[in-house]
Amino acid sequence: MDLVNHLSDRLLFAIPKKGRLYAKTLSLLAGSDLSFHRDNRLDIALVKNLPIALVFLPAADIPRYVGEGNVDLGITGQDQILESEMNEKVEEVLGLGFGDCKLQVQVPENGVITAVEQLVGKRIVTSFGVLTKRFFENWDPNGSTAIKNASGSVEAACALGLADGIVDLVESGETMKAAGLKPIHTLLTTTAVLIASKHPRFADLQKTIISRIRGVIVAKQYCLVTYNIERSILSQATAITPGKRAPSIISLDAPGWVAVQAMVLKKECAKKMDELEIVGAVDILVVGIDNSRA
Ligand SMILES: Nc1ncnc2c1ncn2[C@@H]1O[C@H](COP(=O)(O)OP(=O)(O)OP(=O)(O)O)[C@@H](O)[C@H]1O
Ligand SMILES: O=P(O)(O)OC[C@H]1O[C@H](OP(=O)(O)OP(=O)(O)O)[C@H](O)[C@@H]1O
Ligand SMILES: [Mg+2]
Repeated sequence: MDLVNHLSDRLLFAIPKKGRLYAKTLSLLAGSDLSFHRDNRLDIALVKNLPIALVFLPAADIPRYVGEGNVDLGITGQDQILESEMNEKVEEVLGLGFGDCKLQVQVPENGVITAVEQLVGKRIVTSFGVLTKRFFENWDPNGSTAIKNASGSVEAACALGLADGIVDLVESGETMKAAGLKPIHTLLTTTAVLIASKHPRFADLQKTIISRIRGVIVAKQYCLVTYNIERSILSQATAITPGKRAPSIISLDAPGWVAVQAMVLKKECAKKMDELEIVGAVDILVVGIDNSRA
């Protein structure tokens, strides 16, 4: 198929082509029923059931493509939006609940440097040159700190004798620890987001995609808790499970009893079940949610 001539009437959606955001983004697309076939090595794939084309790009380039209106929607990290100075030019539509990490100044664990001031006039390696330069301007108005860019494996720079400190992303801290580094300052915290061009070309379709993705995220974050309880102690139980909007309360065919249904954050589920049991709820069940709409 001649892909290029099939693009003009399609919403273009930029997807990270590799790295930490790739697998989770594909899972969001699958949950949103955006099915596609991607030919080996091709960075454009047509969605089969909607007029959308997926464009696979490095996460770092996605803010600029969206900000300049070359594509309509994109998924990337907030750090990349700031680094490419596109925060004014893109609309942050939705937090996606993954890609959470911090951008930190790191120095050798056993070295003499323990504070950012001591890095002034020294050598820093980073793949976040713009944010790092801006950060050091506050400490070093004369610009004596040498900031060098590297596109990956930044943690190796100190051990190789190329840097006195680095600025890089940290999630679990394992990479930092393995490289013998420690954090001395956090520049920012970041999460993956869905971003949109400020000049939408396919507003209705865009709304549909956003609504589907939001539904998948909510379904991933929540479960449905149901239980039976005597009406006289209902208020204690609904204080534990107030639901996302409000709990559903249904009369049971047993005098004085009601059944309750409420959405609960998955990470709080076990604790809520313990608390419900203590106040006297019985027949407590937890059901997974496949998909949802607000
Ligand atoms: N360890 C991590 N944990 C969570 N999110 C991360 C982590 N590393 C990076 N990210 C997020 O993912 C975005 C893309 O970074 P990533 O390093 O995965 O992409 P890449 O550099 O294109 O790929 P690769 O490093 O595999 O070449 C980052 O801007 C950040 O928002
Ligand atoms: O705190 P952690 O959980 O260890 O994660 C942090 C690491 O993840 C990213 O690296 P990535 O895997 O993208 O490799 P890269 O350094 O080659 O970009 C980031 O650049 C850190 O190196
Ligand atoms: Mg990387």
